Amino acid sequence: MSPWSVSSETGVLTDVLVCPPDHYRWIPTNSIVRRTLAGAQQPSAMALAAQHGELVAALREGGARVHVLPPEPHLPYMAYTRDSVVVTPWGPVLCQLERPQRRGEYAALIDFHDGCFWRKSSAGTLEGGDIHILKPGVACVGASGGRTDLAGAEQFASWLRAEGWEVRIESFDEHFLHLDVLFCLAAPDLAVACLDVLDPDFVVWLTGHGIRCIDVPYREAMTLGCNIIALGAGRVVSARGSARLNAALRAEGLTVLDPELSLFTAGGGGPHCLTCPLQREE
Ligand SMILES: NC(=O)NCCC[C@H](N)C(=O)O
Repeated sequence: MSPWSVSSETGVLTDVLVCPPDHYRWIPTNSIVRRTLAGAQQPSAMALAAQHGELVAALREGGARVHVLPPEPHLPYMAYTRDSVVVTPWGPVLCQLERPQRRGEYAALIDFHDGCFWRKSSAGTLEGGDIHILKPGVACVGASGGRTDLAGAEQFASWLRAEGWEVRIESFDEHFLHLDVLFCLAAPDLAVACLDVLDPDFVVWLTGHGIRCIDVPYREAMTLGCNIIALGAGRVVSARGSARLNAALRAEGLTVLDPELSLFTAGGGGPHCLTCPLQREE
């Protein structure tokens, strides 16, 4: 049996999985990184390691034990540990990544989890960046068709629904890559969300679940403003580049740890994408 279980996006984070960016480089897999590649040279290994080190320091400062996945040379995006496995209250679910350049990431995750998965995605495609285990009993899954498709989202939703959970499947344009580019929770009753883009019905649904939103404009969402990770107990990790949002989060009374992550946000992933929560206390 797996030792890991996560029942919300906002319980106190005690264990988290990261992967050092030793082989990280930008490859043209999404609209954000394609824009980056048009105007910049590849980042240096030293600069990447320094930024990732700031993220790990913030997670440790927040009290989380940081587990490290060994990076593989042929998998440049392994650093985005959010996408290949999502941990549920019943244990880890192995996802089915859509991009050929990322599919091999499953192998190291099978080793890390000793083959102990609650479920394994086998219909369509499913990526962890589209999955939000909002709170015990309620989840939502983004299905843009670009990364997670309807078949993958429906299969995952069916497993949770069989346990009595409410699961909303949310469609959005694949330009935005993952749902966590448009929406993440900061606290049990507070989200950061790109209201320019999200379906108003989704926001109404969140309100019905007692969650209100801090608005993140389109331009800030495309620099991964929404892509924060809650550490629980009123603390969040949000990239230093999101200065306006970080001030808004602090004005809400939250403690914001803000590592510099510009080289990773330019690749299409911020603190939420770079972390896979293994255990949270409810
Ligand atoms: N959850 C996420 O939004 N993950 C970011 C993945 C970025 C990576 N460059 C990719 O295109 O797959």
